[in-house]
Amino acid sequence: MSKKKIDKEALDYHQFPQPGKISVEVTKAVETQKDLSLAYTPGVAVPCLEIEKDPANAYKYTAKSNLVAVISNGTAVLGLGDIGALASKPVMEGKGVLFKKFSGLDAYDIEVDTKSIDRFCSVVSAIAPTFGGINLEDIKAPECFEIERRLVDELDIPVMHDDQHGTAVISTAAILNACEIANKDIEKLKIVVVGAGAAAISCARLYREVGVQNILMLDSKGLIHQGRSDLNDFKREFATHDYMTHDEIFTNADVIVGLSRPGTFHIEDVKKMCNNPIIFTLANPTPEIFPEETRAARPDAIVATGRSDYPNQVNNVLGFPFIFRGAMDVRAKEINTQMKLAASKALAELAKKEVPEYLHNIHGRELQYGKEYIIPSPFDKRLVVEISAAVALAAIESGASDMKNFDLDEYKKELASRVK
Ligand SMILES: NC(=O)C1=CN([C@@H]2O[C@H](COP(=O)(O)OP(=O)(O)OC[C@H]3O[C@@H](n4cnc5c(N)ncnc54)[C@H](OP(=O)(O)O)[C@@H]3O)[C@@H](O)[C@H]2O)C=CC1
Ligand SMILES: CC(=O)C(=O)O
Ligand SMILES: [Mg+2]
Repeated sequence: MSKKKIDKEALDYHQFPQPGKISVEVTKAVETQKDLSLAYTPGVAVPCLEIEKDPANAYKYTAKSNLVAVISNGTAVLGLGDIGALASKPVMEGKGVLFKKFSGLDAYDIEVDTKSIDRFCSVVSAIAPTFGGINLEDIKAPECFEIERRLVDELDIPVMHDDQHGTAVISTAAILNACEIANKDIEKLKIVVVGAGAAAISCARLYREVGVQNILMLDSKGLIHQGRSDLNDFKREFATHDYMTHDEIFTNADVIVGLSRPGTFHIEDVKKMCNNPIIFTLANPTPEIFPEETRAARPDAIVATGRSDYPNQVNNVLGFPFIFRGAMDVRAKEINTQMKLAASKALAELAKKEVPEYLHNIHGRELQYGKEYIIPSPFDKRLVVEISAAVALAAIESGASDMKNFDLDEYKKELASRVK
């Protein structure tokens, strides 16, 4: 289909039959005068006073426990850059759709029109009582690191910047499986991360957690190395001791992870990689290099993108709905590294299980663990069961949640019943 036709289809999808992609539903009967007197005044005053007495009652009498805020200031929207808060709204509504569809969580999208860290944090912390969790989205680096740190410190509900940690969780799972398929040892990998922003820095941190030792990171000025005087503290964490030429960086690399924008590395770079390379071009909507070109140059490669229209969709949709579901269900106070690693491992393991029939049909091809299927499909109904349960358990074991009498098997049954 031509680009013009796809663009028109995308606009029509968003405009008709009503503008946007998400709406609010009423969950109680409001048909009679009696119903109204319970839903609204005078009945509504009773739960208000119960919550005033004990704030935990908000989880019992309001929608808080199942409600996530998807919040952006529009400064790094997909790979489109700083397009502003309002223009980010279709993406934020989209994240809300994915929360609801894949994990049953309700979501409000909130676009905050400010680039000031102080102002952004004060808006988010002021509205936080409404929500059981806060998913920060598409906020550029380095501001995103300070924003997330402050909000995590201040709030007692899970706060996670999806582009950082959702992406880290899912790309770590994809790397673990790609290495297994390509018979590569994680500890001996040479990984080139192209990009040094929100997603790249947090992904590289989680790769280290699973044993990766050799990471070279590039930003718009080239290799991050100690000889540079323009590095912030986050980039400095990944600075190599010595300068390397462009050729040296890519020669014999096992893995390239693109988290930047289109055209930041090239087919010539891919050609220099070692045998059976792993090439993830994750920029959205346009990848650094399209898979057709990558595969033509390197038929031995395992290739992934962030998009829904190619095999191996390495996209944080495989992470955030399920991470928040698990964290919120056990009232975790934070989303820590143990929870992220548990999510990554559960995601990686799920790809190895036999694939249900409905997924072959949705994708129009046979899905089987291997080069063309390194990570589960977003439509896999087992994701919510496996990942959310792993996250909830890790929250309890790591002390992020103090929930007592947690029954993992019962919880898994409940999760399965939530997503039809
Ligand atoms: N597939 C997925 O699930 C996800 C994909 N992404 C994609 O990752 C990309 C980055 O997102 P995010 O981290 O949030 O954005 P940021 O704005 O925080 O980071 C963008 C990074 O790209 C770097 N960059 C720009 N040009 C080049 C270049 N020529 N060579 C190397 N690096 C370059 C920037 O360098 P500098 O620091 O010098 O400005 C910056 O470090 C986007 O395309 C986004 O769509 C993000 C999250 C999830
Ligand atoms: C997928 C996503 O969150 C991004 O590209 O920003
Ligand atoms: Mg994003």
